[in-house]
Amino acid sequence: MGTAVPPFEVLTDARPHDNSLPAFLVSTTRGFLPRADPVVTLPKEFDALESILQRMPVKTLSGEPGLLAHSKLGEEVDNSFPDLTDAMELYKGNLPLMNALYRDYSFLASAYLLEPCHQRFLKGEGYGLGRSTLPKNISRPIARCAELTGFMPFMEYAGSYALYNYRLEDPAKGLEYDNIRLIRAFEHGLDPTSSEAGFVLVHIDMVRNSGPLVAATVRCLEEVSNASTNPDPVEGRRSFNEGLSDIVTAMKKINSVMETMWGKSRPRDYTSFRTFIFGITGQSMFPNGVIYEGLFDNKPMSFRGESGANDSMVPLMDNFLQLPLPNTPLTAILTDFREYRPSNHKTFLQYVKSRSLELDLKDYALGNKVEPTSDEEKDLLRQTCSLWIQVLNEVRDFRWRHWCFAREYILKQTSHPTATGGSPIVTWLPNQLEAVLAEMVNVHDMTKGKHQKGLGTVAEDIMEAALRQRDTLRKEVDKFCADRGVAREN
Ligand code: HEM
Repeated sequence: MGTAVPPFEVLTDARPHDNSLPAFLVSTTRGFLPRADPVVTLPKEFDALESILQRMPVKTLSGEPGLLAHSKLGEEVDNSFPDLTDAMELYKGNLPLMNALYRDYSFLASAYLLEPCHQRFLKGEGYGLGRSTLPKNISRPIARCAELTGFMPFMEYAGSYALYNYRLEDPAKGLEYDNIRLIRAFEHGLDPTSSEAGFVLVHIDMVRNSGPLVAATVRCLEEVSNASTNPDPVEGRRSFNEGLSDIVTAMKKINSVMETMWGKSRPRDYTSFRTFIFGITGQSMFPNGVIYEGLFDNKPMSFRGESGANDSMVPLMDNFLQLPLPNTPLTAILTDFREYRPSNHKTFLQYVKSRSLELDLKDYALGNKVEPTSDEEKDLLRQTCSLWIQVLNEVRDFRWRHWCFAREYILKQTSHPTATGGSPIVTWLPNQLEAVLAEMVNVHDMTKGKHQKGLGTVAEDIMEAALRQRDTLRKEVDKFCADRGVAREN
C-alpha cells in the first residue's frame, strides 16, 4: 500500500508582515515571488557590507566606476572587510532579513570568486581560473544565513539574484515593470535601462504573474480529487476544464512577458554580466572546487550557478502534466537543478508531482479510465484533451523561446561550453524541449481517434506547428553539435 501524499498549504494571504515566516512561501496571490517585497535596508551592524556592495558594481548607482571596474574588490575583502557573522545572531528570528543578508553575501561571494575571470574576459582572453578560496569573512556569514534560510551557501536564482533582488521605486505604484529596480548588481544593473537590469527584471515580471498559475493548478488537483465522489461527474469535468483553461491563460500571459526580453536586454551584452553568475559545478574556472575557509573541514565545495532553471513555474507544469523525461545524464542535471530553490517551492513542486500521480490525473484528463456515458460528457472530454494539448503547447512555447534565447544570447556570442547553472549549452535545453514535443505527439495520437470529430482546429493547428518546429530544432541542434564537436546526448 502506498502512503498518502501529505497535504500542502498554499497561502491565500501571503502574510507580508510576519517576519517569523520564511520569505518564500507559495501563495495564490504572489505565486512564487517572496511573500513581501524584498528587504532593502540592512541593520547598522551591516554597514560595512552595505558599503562594499554599493561600491562594488562595474558602474555604481551614481554612474561612477566601482571596485569591479578597477579590480579592487578582492584586495578590499582580503585587507579590511570585517567578519560580521556574530551580528547575524541578533536578528536570526527575522527570516526575510536573513534572506536579504543571504542575497547580499552571495553577491559578494560571487564577485570575489569571479573577479579575475571578469578582468580576463574584458581583455578578450578566456575566463582562466577564479579564486579558489572564499575567505572566512565571507564563508562564515554566507554559510550561516544560508543555513537559517535553507539555501545553498552560494548565489541562487530565487533567494538571491533574481526574485529577492528588487525594490519599488515608488511604493504606491506597485509591481509595474517601470517601477522596479535592482537592489544589487554586478555590472551596469543599477541602471534600470541596462541589459543586466532588463535580464533580471523580466524574470521578476514573469513570476509576478505566477499567482493565477498556482491557483489554477491547485484547483485542477482539487477537482480531480473530488471527481470520484462527485454526484455530478459532468459538472466536475466542466469545472476541471475551467481550471485547465485558467492554466492556459496564465501561461500565455507569462510567455508574453518573456517575449519582452528581446527589447529589455540585448543579446550582445549578456556574456559580459553573466561572468559573475557562473557556478562552481562543471565550470573550467573552478576545476578543484572552492574552499570555504574554516568550514566543511576545508574540503573543496561545489555548487551550481544562478540560473532560471531554478524557477518554479515550468517545473510546476512538468509535474502537473506528468511530463515523461528521458533517462539521460541531461535529465539528471534537471533533477539536480530542482534542489536549488526555496524549501517551500521544493515541497510544493514535490507535492504537485506526487498528488498528480496519486490521483491518476493524466488518465482522468485524457479519459483513459472511464468511458463517457452521455454526448455532453463526450464533448467535455474532447475539450479536456484539447486543453491538455494547449497546456503542453504553452510549455513548448516557453522552452522554444528559451532555446532561441540560448541561441542568440549565448551560442552566437561565445564558445564557452557550459551555461551558468553548469549544463552543456547546446544539448541541455533541447533535451527537455524534445520531451515536450514527444509528449504532445503521444497525447495527440492517444486521444484524437477516440473522438469522432478529432480534437478540433485549435489542437490540430498546434500540432502542425509543433511538428514543423521539431524539424527546425533538430537541424539547428545538429548544426551546433557539428560546429562544436559535441555529441547529441551530452
Ligand atoms: C536572455 C535570456 C535568457 C537566457 C540567455 C537564459 C539562459 C538559460 C540557460 C543557458 C539555461 C540552461 C541551464 C543552465 O543555466 O545551466 C536556462 C534554463 C532555464 N531558464 Fe533561462 N535564460 C534566459 C531567460 C529566462 C527567463 C526570462 C526565464 C523565466 C523564468 C528562464 C527560465 C529558465 C528555465 C525554467 C530553465 C530550465 C529550462 C528547462 O527546464 O528546460 N530563463 N536558461
